[in-house]
Amino acid sequence: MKYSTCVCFSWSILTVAVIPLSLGEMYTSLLNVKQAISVERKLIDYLKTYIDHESERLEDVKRFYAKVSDLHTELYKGPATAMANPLVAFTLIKRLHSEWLNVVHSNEAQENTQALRSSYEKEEADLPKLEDLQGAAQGLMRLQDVYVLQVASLVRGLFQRVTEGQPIDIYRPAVSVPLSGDDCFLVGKVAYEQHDYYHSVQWLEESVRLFRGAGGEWIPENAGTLEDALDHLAFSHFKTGNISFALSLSQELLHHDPMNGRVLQNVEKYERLLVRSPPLSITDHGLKRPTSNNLRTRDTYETLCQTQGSQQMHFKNPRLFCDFFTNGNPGLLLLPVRREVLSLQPYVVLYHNFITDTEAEDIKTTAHAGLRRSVVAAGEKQATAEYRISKSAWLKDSAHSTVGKLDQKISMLTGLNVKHPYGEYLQVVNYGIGGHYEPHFDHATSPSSPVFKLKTGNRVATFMIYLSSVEAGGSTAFIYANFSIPVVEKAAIFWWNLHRNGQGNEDTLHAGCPVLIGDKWVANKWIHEHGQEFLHRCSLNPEE
Ligand SMILES: O=C(O)CCC(=O)C(=O)O
Ligand SMILES: [Fe+2]
Repeated sequence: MKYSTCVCFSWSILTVAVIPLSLGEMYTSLLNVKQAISVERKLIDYLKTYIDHESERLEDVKRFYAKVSDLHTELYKGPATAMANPLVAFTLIKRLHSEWLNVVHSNEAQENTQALRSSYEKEEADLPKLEDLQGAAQGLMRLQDVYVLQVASLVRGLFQRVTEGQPIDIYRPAVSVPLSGDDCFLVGKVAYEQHDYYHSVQWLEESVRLFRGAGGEWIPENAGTLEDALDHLAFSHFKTGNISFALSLSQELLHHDPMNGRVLQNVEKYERLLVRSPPLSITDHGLKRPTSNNLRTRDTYETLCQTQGSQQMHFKNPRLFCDFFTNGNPGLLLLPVRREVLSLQPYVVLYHNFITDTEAEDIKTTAHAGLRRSVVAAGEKQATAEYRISKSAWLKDSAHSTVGKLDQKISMLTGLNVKHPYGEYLQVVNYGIGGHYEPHFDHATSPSSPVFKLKTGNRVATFMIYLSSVEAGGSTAFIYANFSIPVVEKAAIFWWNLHRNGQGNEDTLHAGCPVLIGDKWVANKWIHEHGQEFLHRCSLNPEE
C-alpha cells in the first residue's frame, strides 16, 4: 500500500491572512475548542438576563392572579351586595374590558424571547457547526477504537478497557462527565449516517438504555427521543444481521407510536425473515469494526499507541545509550544537551529540555493567528484528510526572535544547514479532539510531491519539538521499527528520513497517536538534502 507524505508549503505563509476563527472548523484544534468556552460564558449571561426578565414578568402575572382571585373570594361572599357598590362594579368592568386583555395579550414574553434570540444571533458565527459536532463524535469513536475503550464506561465519564473481564482505568479523570441519552444518540447517529453499524449499535444501545431510564421524558435541549433511538438502533441491528433484536426494538417503538406505518411494515418484514431463517444463536452477530485502507499496519500502530511509549530498553540493546551531547559545538559546551539514542534503525534520538517553557509559549502564541486545518499531499496538491486531524501554522524567523534562536540550536545539534530554503519554515501543530496523524512518511515518495517545490531536494531529516505535555495518548509511533515515544514536554526528536544514498528509509514510517486527554502541540523543522553537501556525507552505495 502507499502512504501519503505530510506535505505542507512553507511558502504559504506569504498568503496567510488573518481569518476570524469562526470560519475555520473548531474540532481540529484544541485551542479553538478552548476558545469556545468564552462563547458559552456569554450565552450563560444572556440566559440569566432572560430568566430574570421572565421571572419578573411571571411575578406580575402571579400578582394579578392573586389580586383577582382574592377579590372573587370576597365577592362570592355576597355578589349582589358587592355589585351594588359602584366602585366594585366599575373595577369589574375595567378588569374585564382591559386588564385581562393586557395580561393575556402582553408582548413582554415575546420581547424577552426576542432579546434572547438576538443576543444568541450575535454569537452565532462563533458557534460550532454541524461539521464540528460530527468531527468531535468521530474523534470519540477513534479514541474508542485505538485505545479499546468500553463505550459503557465512556458514557459514565470513565476511560476504561476490559482486561481479563475487568474494566481497567486507562486514565482516571479528576472530574468525570457522564453522557446523556441524547449525547449517545448523536454519536450513534453520526456512525449510522456513515453506514457504520459497528459503532451505531454500541452508541445507540447506550442511548436507548439512558432514554428508557429517564422514563422517555422530553427535555427542550435534546435533539433525539427514545423513539428516534429505538428506530435507528433497530435498523442498525437489522443491518448487522441481528433480526430478532431489530424486531423486538421495533415492537417497543410501536408501543410508543402505534400508527407508524413504516415501523409496522418493518415488523412484518422482520417476522417473515425470522420465520424463514430462525436465528441460530445471538453470538452469531459478532460486530466487526469497519475495515479501513490501512489494515496492514493498523494493529501494530494501535498497539504502539496503547502502550503509550514503548521504547526498547537500553539494557536490552547496549548500543542504545544516553549522554550529555555538544556535537563538538562550542555553543553547547557550557550547557550540553541530554541525548537519548532511541533507535539505530532508523536512527532516532531524543534531546531532553531542548526548549524552555517561555520559548514554547512564545512559539505557540505566535502561531495562534496562523493556525489552519493541516493538509497532506494528495498527488501534486495538498488536501485535508481524515487521517490527519490538527491545525498548523508556519513561522518564519521574522515571526519571533525565539524562532531564529531555535533554528540556531537545531543547527548546532544536528550540524545541518536549516536556513530557508534548506530547512522549511517552522511548522507548529495543534491537535484537535482525538487528533492524530496516521502512519506516514515525512519525505516525498513520488517525484510529483509538493515537497520538491522548494527545489532543495527531498526532506532528509525531521526535527520535531514537543511544545506541550499531554495527559494521555498522543505518543509518536514508529510502525515498522516497532517502538513509540511518549510526549516528553520540552524535548525534541530527530531522525533521518533518507538513507545516505538518497533513497527514502521505509523504517521511518511513523504516526502521531490520537490524543486521549490533553492539548498536544508539536513543531516540525524539515531539513532538505540541498545545503548539506559538506555537512552530511552522502553515498552512491545502494546499501548505505
Ligand atoms: O505528532 C506527532 O507525534 C507526529 C507528527 C508528525 O509526524 C508530523 O507532523 O509529521
Ligand atoms: Fe511526520
